[in-house]
Amino acid sequence: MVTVPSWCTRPTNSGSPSSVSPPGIAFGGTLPPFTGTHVGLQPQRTCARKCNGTFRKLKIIAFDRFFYVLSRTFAVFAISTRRSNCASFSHFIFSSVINFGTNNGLIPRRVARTRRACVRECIHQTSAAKFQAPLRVERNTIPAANNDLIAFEFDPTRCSGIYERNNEGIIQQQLHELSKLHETETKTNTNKTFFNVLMEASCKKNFTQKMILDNVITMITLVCDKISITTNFVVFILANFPEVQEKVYKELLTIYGTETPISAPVKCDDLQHMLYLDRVIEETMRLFPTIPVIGRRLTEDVKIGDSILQKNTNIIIVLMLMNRQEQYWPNPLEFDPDRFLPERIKNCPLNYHIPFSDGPKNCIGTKYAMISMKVILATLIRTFVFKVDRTMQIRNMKLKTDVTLSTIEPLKIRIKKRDL
Ligand code: HEM
Repeated sequence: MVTVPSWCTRPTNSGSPSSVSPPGIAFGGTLPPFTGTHVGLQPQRTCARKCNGTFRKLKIIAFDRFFYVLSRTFAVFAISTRRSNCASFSHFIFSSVINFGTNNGLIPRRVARTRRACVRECIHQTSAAKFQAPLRVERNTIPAANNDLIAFEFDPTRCSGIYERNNEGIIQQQLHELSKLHETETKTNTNKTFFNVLMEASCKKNFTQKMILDNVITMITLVCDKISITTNFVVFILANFPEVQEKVYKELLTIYGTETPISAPVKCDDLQHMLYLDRVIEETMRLFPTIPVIGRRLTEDVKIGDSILQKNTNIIIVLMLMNRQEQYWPNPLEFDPDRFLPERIKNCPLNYHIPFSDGPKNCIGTKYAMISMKVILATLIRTFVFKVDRTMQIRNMKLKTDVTLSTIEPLKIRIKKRDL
């Protein structure tokens, strides 16, 4: 037995959602030895300083005054629906989304600054109750999607003067720049992009400018990065667990023999034979859910164990914690792709592995994402061998949750070309 390093123990000062351990989660204490395919890692304990502050506030509020449930069976954070709480919560989400876009260079800093100001102003002036829709469990404000965040940011009836003054100009300017891009692209490239299709719809006058903007922002905030984040984690896992990598490679050998990715690139029909690779991706998303938390507002009371979450409560479903619950996943920190074998998974309760979320607001890109990841990974694994870099081992990895999952230190591996 080895003792868990200090950073693994239950944090006392972090305010991020997944740093609070519900009873039953193996924080602290001892873990079995790191042998075989054992993943010696724990949920993160830090997140951006701003978010920390907000969540610490929420935690105190939650413990002291309001309804708060961390269920043993379902990792749900219930936050009071009181306006003050919603405001700080929403603020965290908006800040994260905006920071996320800005840090990636997707949203120019100037625009992000104005949006942040608008968001803050809106939060003070509106109550989160306005975002309700008649769904049993509706999407809240995580992650940003074409409804809540975008409606909130761009619906003038809910916004303040500052919004009207600044954002209209930004919208117009962005659309102008995008339409110039569209003209150049359609001249130089016959393949249509998503944006080209939107612009064509707008030219036919059945798509308003606001709809285009909403779609573009939805795509920017929800699509970018997730495939690469997940693929990165898979590659890192393969480097750390050579036996898993070898098994994936052998599966690919049965499909392609000694053909190279250049002479025999991955075809659509091949994907159905990559069953082990499928399981490796699923298992990676279990331990490292690219979107670690999902937000919802309850539109009716929900009973969890002995507690009742009241209608209108904002909840955060922490996939990161759900995915590491001993009662669902025996030896939760063990990397075992075969948990997803049909005969083993068939007895498990429905919806307890939902990396793409579930219900009416789940991810629309699930199939596309899985296809892309399999094509990318199959090509990489046939071309390279991934090896662990001694300076960045999996047991030392520290995770950071924001809108998406990342690591505090960049993931490092060594790559060697295969002898084909
Ligand atoms: C590994 C890759 C991906 C993961 C793990 C992932 C996961 C998710 C999750 C957890 C949600 C939130 C749903 C909710 O709040 O219940 C979501 C929403 C969404 N995703 Fe993905 N996603 C991935 C890739 C993609 C791709 C490639 C696309 C587009 C082609 C996409 C488009 C969307 C859209 C549009 C939504 C919002 C759906 C709505 O509001 O109705 N995602 N995704």
